[in-house]
Amino acid sequence: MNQRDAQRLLDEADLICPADVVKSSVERLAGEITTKLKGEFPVVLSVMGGAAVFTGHLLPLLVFPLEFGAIEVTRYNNDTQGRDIHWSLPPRDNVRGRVVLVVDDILDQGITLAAIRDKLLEMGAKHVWSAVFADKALGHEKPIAADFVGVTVPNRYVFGFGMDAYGLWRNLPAIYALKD
Ligand SMILES: O=P(O)(O)OC[C@H]1O[C@H](OP(=O)(O)OP(=O)(O)O)[C@H](O)[C@@H]1O
Ligand code: HPA
Repeated sequence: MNQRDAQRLLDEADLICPADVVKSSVERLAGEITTKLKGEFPVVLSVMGGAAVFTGHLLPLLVFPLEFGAIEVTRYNNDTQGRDIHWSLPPRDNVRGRVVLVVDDILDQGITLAAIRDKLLEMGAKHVWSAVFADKALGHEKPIAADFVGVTVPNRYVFGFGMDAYGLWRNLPAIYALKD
């Protein structure tokens, strides 16, 4: 996609969650996570690359001992339709016997987060918690529910605050939905 089309994508999109709501939601989430996990010395795993922006804002607000790491798993591959799970950076052995907090940008169908949870439990994690910035309202049950949710977004393809549209616009401070 060229620069002009990229700009049009944003110009035609609908604002779903403004930057000030994004910011206050991250702060609220940090408080909730701190209350639950401050005594657990968790391993915090950020799911690259969508969770990079959310994690960067969240982590400095979690002022308790934790071990940080990243995993990389993709299902959408810069498309708007999810396919098979591909692990490019699986979890490391340091999750064995530990409380783990998985941080991701969006819970859509829930397939990615459920696969991550299953893998971590298989690898011996003691307990797996999950924090997602956006939970998409699909109107039906998902294979997993996140423990900590920033905002609920409508059942549309959303982007910004780490989430991409065709690989673009992860850098936006607010969340938008692609034109239907
Ligand atoms: O609930 P699901 O329907 O499984 O979708 C959610 C996943 O999709 C996105 O990842 P993506 O595969 O787009 O990779 P990315 O993090 O590089 O954007 C997002 O970051 C979640 O990990
Ligand atoms: O709506 C979405 N936007 C961006 N990335 C995504 N990954 C799953 N669903 C989405």
